[in-house]
Amino acid sequence: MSALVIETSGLRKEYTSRRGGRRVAVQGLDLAVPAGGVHGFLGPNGSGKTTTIRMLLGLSRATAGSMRLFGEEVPQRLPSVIGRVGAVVESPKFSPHLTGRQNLLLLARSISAPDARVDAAVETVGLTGRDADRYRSYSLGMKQRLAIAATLLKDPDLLILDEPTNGLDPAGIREVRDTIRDLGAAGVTVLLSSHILAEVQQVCTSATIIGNGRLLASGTVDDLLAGAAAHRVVTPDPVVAARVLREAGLAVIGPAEAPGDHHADHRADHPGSEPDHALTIETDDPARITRVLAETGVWLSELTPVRQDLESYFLALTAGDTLGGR
Ligand SMILES: Nc1ncnc2c1ncn2[C@@H]1O[C@H](COP(=O)(O)OP(=O)(O)OP(=O)(O)O)[C@@H](O)[C@H]1O
Repeated sequence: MSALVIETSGLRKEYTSRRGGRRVAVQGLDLAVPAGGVHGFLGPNGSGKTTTIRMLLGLSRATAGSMRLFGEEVPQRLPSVIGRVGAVVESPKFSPHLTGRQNLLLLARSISAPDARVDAAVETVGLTGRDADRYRSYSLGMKQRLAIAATLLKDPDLLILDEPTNGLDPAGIREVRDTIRDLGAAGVTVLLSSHILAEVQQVCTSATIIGNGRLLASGTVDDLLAGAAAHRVVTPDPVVAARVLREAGLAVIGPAEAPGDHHADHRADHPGSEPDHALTIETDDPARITRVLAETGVWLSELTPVRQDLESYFLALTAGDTLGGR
């Protein structure tokens, strides 16, 4: 069996409008989600997250490329793996007049799951004590947690959650986030799609960032953040400093961008563009900066780490994309 729970290769989706126009929603996406933990699937609105998830679940047909769940080719082998997958993609239909528990019991019986699983699911999502209340009295956060509980009835190994905190207030976001973190810690692999980076950074162990249907970055959150680490340097000779640092292979945001700097386009309007004598160097290794500059006889008057979070990294990566294609 593949160690990857979700794997896509060259995945592509084109939508064709009635008038014959084409919109490419996903283009050549290679996705690799390892087993265990919470994997963030991040991208701005309209970047192709829902489309990708719908293709994985057999709800939409890929135009090209291949997909595997638990090492099995889908959609061909979907019937043999779908029992291991729980998903909240659209708002599930619960009866407003029944209690949360009654709704879950109905669902459990429809899939021949034992009633005991309802208790376990209610407890996992933290609805114990509120499960005897009618669904219509639930807050949005509780409704979302009930939806997650419904997917747990079949005891899935993989849980796919599409923007589960959408529309929730901060308290609701926290409730759902805690539930997701607990599930990941309990050994379920969770694919969590979101455009709310700060939230994802707190729960995810690894993440894939997409923009315009394309892969932008992927890895553990720690690695992604290490890639986003930077240091700010103030020096009397920033032009020479920038040149030698670039020659040493470091990415420098500073005076006069070097042609071919792959982030240059993003930086023109980005607050990271540095005035006067300051440069920002994208590395988590300050010794490398001092060594390169000392060898050239350029002095530093200041060297400070710049704390970038996943949000800043994501914004820099997606800044060149057209946001909100809907
Ligand atoms: N049924 C459809 N027909 C035509 N275009 C579609 C359809 N569904 C999605 N799209 C387009 O495909 C692109 C990707 O949309 P998708 O919903 O997958 O993005 P998303 O990342 O999930 O966004 P959001 O965060 O807003 O849910 C968008 O440009 C969208 O307008």
